[in-house]
Amino acid sequence: MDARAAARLRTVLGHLGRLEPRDVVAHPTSGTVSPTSFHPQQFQFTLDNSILSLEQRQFYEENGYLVIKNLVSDEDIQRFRDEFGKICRKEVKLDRLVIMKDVSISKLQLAPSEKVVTKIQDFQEDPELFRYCTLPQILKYVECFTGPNIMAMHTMLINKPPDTGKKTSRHPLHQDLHYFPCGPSNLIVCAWTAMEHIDRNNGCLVVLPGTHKGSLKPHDYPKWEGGVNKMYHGIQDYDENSARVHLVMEKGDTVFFHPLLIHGSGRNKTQGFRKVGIPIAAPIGKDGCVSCSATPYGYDGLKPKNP
Ligand SMILES: CCCCCC(=O)SCCNC(=O)CCNC(=O)[C@H](O)C(C)(C)COP(=O)(O)OP(=O)(O)OC[C@H]1O[C@@H](n2cnc3c(N)ncnc32)[C@H](O)[C@@H]1OP(=O)(O)O
Ligand SMILES: Nc1ncnc2c1ncn2[C@@H]1O[C@H](COP(=O)(O)OP(=O)(O)OP(=O)(O)O)[C@@H](O)[C@H]1O
Ligand SMILES: O=C(O)CCC(=O)C(=O)O
Ligand SMILES: [Fe+2]
Ligand SMILES: [Mg+2]
Repeated sequence: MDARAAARLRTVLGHLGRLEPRDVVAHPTSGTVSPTSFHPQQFQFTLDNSILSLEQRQFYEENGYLVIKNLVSDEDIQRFRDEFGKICRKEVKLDRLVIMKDVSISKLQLAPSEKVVTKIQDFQEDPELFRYCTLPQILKYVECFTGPNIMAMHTMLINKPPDTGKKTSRHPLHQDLHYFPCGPSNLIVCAWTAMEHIDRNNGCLVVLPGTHKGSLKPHDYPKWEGGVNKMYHGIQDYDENSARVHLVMEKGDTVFFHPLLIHGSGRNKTQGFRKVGIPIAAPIGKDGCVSCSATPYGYDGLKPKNP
């Protein structure tokens, strides 16, 4: 692991359970406000622009997520898959990339292949994969939450492996804001693109609608038997009776969600490796993230800054 990845892990561990969200809900005036699409109602979690319909805005405001169907083409997804394969086989090497293996196989000496890599993080130095963060159709929606000056503060490609029977392929219920001391949270959004059909069999995203209106909860390792992956923290005291929604997605569908939305994913009961691509985006200020002094999360501005 490189120094930057180590610093990030230290930051996360240092903040474990102590982080409070900085919910400064001062929305900048941003985007083009077209008279025909202006929604004169008070919105807290979406910005005024002409992209989202009133129904879409109201859905995100209420639930904290929004699924947009068929946003990324099969051709682009194939290119991302091919590049991911090269990284796994070590045909492409990236200095800052974090490579994660499932805890159930992490101590086995296995030949490099897609079957041993559970996730890559921080792929922003790979031009082919970073293209995902720059796709106009992704940025178009990201801008509805972040405003026009956008940066990717984190990038991931998850390759959820077939569960070995120990349930280690689960991702416990968590809030992404736990992983970065950053805000204002309402201007941050995660984009999660299904790279194939995903349902409960291969471990779809599970969300607790409306939880983005709450605060950042204490996270810690789940008390599960059989093994828990390093850094896969979960919320300890969520309401077990709260409604969980399993998001069934087709290849190319993308869900945008708020960093306080409680979400996770179940185990992969198939023999395939379930793939998704994720950038987490925030507005970019003059020196990086608008309010986060810890700039290691900040990468290139994805769009030219407004003067
Ligand atoms: C930001 C949005 C939300 C994000 C939400 C998330 O993604 S949550 C997850 C966030 N994840 C991260 O930040 C990345 C976490 N992963 C990593 O940093 C890394 O993959 C790693 C530290 C686990 C391993 O990196 P290394 O390059 O050091 O790999 P190495 O193979 O030498 O392993 C070092 C030691 O860690 C163990 N190890 C490896 N993978 C492991 C795993 N999944 N769970 C537990 N332990 C693991 C190994 O057995 C070994 O133990 P011994 O020392 O006993 O031999
Ligand atoms: N008993 C539990 N306690 C805490 N978290 C759970 C529990 N069961 C599931 N989860 C979490 O809820 C999310 C979704 O779980 P889900 O029930 O969809 O999958 P699963 O339990 O792995 O598989 P299955 O589809 O067989 O129920 C995951 O984040 C999982 O880690
Ligand atoms: O796709 C998944 O398994 C969930 C990933 C996730 O929520 C995360 O990495 O923060
Ligand atoms: Fe997450
Ligand atoms: Mg279950």
